[in-house]
Amino acid sequence: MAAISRAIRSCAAASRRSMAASSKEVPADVARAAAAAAARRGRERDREGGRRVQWVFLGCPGVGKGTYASRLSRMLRVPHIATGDLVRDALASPGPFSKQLAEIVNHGKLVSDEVIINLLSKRLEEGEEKGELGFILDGFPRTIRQAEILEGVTDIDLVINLKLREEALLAKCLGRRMCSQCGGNFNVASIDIEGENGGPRMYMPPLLPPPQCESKLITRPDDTEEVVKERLRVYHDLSEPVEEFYRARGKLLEFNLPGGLPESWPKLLQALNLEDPGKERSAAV
Ligand SMILES: Nc1ncnc2c1ncn2[C@@H]1O[C@H](COP(=O)(O)OP(=O)(O)O)[C@@H](O)[C@H]1O
Repeated sequence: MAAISRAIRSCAAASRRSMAASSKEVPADVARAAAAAAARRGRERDREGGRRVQWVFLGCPGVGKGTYASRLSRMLRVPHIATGDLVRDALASPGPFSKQLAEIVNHGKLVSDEVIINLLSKRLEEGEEKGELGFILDGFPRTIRQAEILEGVTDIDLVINLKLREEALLAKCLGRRMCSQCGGNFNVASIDIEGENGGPRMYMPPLLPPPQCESKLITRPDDTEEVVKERLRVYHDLSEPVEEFYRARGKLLEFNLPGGLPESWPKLLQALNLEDPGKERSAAV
């Protein structure tokens, strides 16, 4: 992974000079089949003792990337690397850099590709020193340029694109809470919305904290209504094209979340052809 982190840095510099995305149209069923085959190859490599999976999670703010990515990372024994967490760690360290970052993040904008690539390369280097293998990336890539840089330096097996109805996304972001002591993520929103075009109702129960965390819950400063709306707009403008980038390469697995965690987790495992370890079911992430 040190090679990947070095390559990401040098590719980022090269891509400032040339940025030509070539994307061909691929029919949806072909893309789905290719993505399923890519997922299978990744798992087979793991079983054969080869390198571990290198997966990416895409999806709008509030869709639950962090929840599903962290559960899968524990199952597949690979690190869950969330660039949002790297940004929040950088924000927590005092100094002018964190002040500049806060200005951007707390207004719902993306930080520059250079900043995010530096943070990610550093995280990959640290992982390499600890002997980490494989990864599940969450929150990266978020622009076509980031996707091209990543594609240029490593082989991503699979990109899981989580989808949820728009009206649930805002409520999910506004209900998000974190325990300031243990770092656990919870959600106090209870979502119950009418089915679309005669479809089933969508119910997402809250993911409540255990009693010892209840008095220590905090809300992210960028989870206010105004900022979440801006983040959703930025996602549609800058990150949605990344879905097409991977669809065209046969790596995108679309997954429509049917409801909350208890309902969606087994179905996601089924879509990935993974065994349900059962014990994960009830634990809040
Ligand atoms: N790949 C990235 N490129 C640019 N900015 C990023 C990236 N990843 C995270 N950020 C910054 O960190 C913030 C929080 O990210 P994240 O926790 O992934 O939020 P979300 O809940 O919107 O998916 C983003 O709004 C953005 O400012």
